Amino acid sequence: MSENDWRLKLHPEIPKGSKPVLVVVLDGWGEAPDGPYNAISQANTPCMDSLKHGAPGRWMLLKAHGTAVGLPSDADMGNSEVGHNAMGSGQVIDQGANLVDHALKDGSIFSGEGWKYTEPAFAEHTLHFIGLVSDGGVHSRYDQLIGCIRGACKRGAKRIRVHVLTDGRDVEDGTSQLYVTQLHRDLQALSAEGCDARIASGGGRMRVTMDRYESDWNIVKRGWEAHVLGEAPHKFTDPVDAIKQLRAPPGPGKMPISDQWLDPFVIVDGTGQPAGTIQDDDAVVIFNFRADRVVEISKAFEYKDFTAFDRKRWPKTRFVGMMQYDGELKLPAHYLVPPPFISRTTGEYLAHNGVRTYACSESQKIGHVTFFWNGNRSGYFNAELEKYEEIPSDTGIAFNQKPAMKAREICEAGKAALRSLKYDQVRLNFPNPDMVGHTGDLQATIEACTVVDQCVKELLDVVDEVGGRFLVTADHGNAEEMVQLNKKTGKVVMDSEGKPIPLTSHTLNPVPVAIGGPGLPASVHFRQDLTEPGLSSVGPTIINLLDFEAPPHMAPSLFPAHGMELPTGV
Ligand SMILES: O=C(O)[C@H](O)COP(=O)(O)O
Ligand SMILES: [Mn+2]
Ligand SMILES: [Mn+2]
Repeated sequence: MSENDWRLKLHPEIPKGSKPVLVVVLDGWGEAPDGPYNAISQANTPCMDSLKHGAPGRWMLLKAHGTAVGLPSDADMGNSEVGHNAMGSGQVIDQGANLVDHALKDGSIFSGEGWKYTEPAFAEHTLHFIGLVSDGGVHSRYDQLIGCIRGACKRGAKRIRVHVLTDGRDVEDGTSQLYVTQLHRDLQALSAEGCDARIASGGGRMRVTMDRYESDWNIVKRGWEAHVLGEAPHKFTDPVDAIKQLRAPPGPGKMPISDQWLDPFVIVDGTGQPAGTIQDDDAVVIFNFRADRVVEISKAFEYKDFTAFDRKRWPKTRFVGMMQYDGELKLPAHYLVPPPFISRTTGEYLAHNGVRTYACSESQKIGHVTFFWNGNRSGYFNAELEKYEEIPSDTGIAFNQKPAMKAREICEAGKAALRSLKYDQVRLNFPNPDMVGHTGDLQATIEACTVVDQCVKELLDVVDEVGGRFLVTADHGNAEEMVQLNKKTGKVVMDSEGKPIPLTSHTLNPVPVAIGGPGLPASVHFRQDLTEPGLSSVGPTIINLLDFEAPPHMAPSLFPAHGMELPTGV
């Protein structure tokens, strides 16, 4: 595209503001009826309440799950990757889960370059699978794993080893035993047919392998030691037994250890030999389709010069990802399914139009407002116009221990960026409702939502002070539904002791979006004619708030289309 093709037209109805636009993503802040297990309605949230009730026509709900964000079906909850992709690109893109489904269905996964790259290992070496074993559909799916394993056996793989990362975050806590039992059985059945397939190592996703954005490399180191070197503090001969024992409550009256936080373990034979370390010439498949939590382990396998931790041994493997996780870094070089092609995003357009952007979050979510926002692309579009700032997250703790996380620091950084008048767009992500929501701890999540509301208030005060505009929204639900609800009756699901079962995952709920600020003419309201608008409408709306008309390939803006009458006093 030539520079001219990137040129955005000035919006005819929204007057040129040339004042900063604040964009806030409240990670995991969904909308659900008030109730005792809705951490948002239980929290003290005067600011978000005033956006909802105080400015009619400037607050609405957006669909943040399922087909509205490119997932296979409306039974799929939203997540950060697809949510930020949709908002930042202004488009609905067929996402990884969908693309892998198609590739398995039509068999193209087995004829692609990535698969062929693994095949020379099949006859005499081991084929390893590493990834998240659950049906969450956020990072991976069990049926896709088993589809690949069966496909490998059919195509001559003689020895398969699976390194399991247990979930309890995208699915109910406690289900890891079910998934591992299922996998163990499925692998036994394949072994009986002559394909020697076994579980070799594993651990909980928050302790082993699946770190993100380099928040804590120790997590990846533990995984490397267990999967590659066969070293872990716990050794078991039976994988189901491993899960049972690692989940055992640490003392009388204590809760079981969550699936997310299980220690690393290695499966050994009767003589203590690991069931499957990773050796030269083995093939290794990471079966997660989502990028953020497998970029680091991919680097450990792929990069010759690697200093994040001492690998002790670096086997020369045939390494492939389910997808290419970072198009910019070409990481990994080999992959089974081409990733979603996300182009012509808001970030790229705005950079071509001279818009200066500041984006900030803490480590846990910094890639969400940069990498995912920009269509899974690392780095700047234009380093002179953009600044991405990361506040280091705490490491080694579950965030219910510190529900405020780094919200205050993100808030201060955002306020300073607005006041500096050096940026046209100040984009922030507050991780709290999501990260604390994932722990299933209701009280801590209420606290998290209260803190975040205070931060939004302070930021909006600064928008007032500088005469700017704002858009506040969220990427998917989480904190608004903290216990499991019966899908048919909507009633709270109780455990055998009559206690509500916590919900640690995201939800299917819509999310709010609100606009305002003194820089926005009083006549500007959301249009009312869109049926079920989704998160992809956020991108073009931000482009409008920055004075431009959005390009036509994007979803409809939430503002009335050009020439349409602006609703007044809705
Ligand atoms: O990776 C995670 O933490 C969860 O699987 C999904 O959470 P996120 O989509 O909000 O990051
Ligand atoms: Mn999120
Ligand atoms: Mn989440």
